[in-house]
Amino acid sequence: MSKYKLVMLRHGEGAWNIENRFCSWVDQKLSEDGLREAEMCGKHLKSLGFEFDLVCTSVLSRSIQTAWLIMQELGQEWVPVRSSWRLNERHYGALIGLNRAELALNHGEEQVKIWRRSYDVAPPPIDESHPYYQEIHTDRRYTCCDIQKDKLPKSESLKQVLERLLPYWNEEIAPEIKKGKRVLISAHGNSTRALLKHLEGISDEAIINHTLPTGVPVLLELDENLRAVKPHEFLGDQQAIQAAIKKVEDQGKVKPVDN
Ligand SMILES: O=C(OP(=O)(O)O)[C@H](O)COP(=O)(O)O
Repeated sequence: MSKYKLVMLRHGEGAWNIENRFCSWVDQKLSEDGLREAEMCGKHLKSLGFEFDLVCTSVLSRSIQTAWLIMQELGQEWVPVRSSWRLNERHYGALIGLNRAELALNHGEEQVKIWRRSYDVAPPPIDESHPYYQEIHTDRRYTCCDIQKDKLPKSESLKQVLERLLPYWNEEIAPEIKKGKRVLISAHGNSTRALLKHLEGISDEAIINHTLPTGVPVLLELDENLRAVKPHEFLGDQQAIQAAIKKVEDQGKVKPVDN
């Protein structure tokens, strides 16, 4: 029986979503469309009467900006916001900054799909010669984490994302939900996939077929043990949502040559 509702989402579109580059731990802001997506998301949640008591975000600006815009539209700016690196996007390692369509051309679409959507394959790790290594790994926000900076990931599979996310879910979010707090999680494509996998019991094989669009709220109904009682529901225009999912999936395909 459904006892609790949880709303999660992947932030609105960021600049590198448009350029089709792996953004991951690079701290890109929302694009103009991304700002609008977050506002629309807030308006939609308001029209459905949602109220929240706690907002959780990653430490990346695009997830925090999205949460603010939603809470502003809801008129609930006063609600506490907690941010943790454990909700960050998956660390895409050496692939960070690379264009997906170019990678598909060089390595094949199947390999790109495995890197993007498989459960236990991690991309090659980032090293100090990578153009975004310094920007990410010397950033002050990662000196305030609950693990030492040199223990932070240098690349992650979805499985590893779930392993670093679960302690935060179990210790910081789940107890609040069980106290009756209504929680909004503003996160990323792959950190949200990892949590959905856990809560819905999606198999290691089936998770490859789950992709999240930007700026669309995902509703989960949970039982007293915080297990999903039914599959998650995307809130909004279902046709538009399916088109947005296909657009994200197609980012990993070779771009047709313009004639
Ligand atoms: O930064 C990213 O995700 P985000 O836009 O959800 O933060 C990743 O680059 C998403 O890439 P993917 O859709 O190939 O997994």
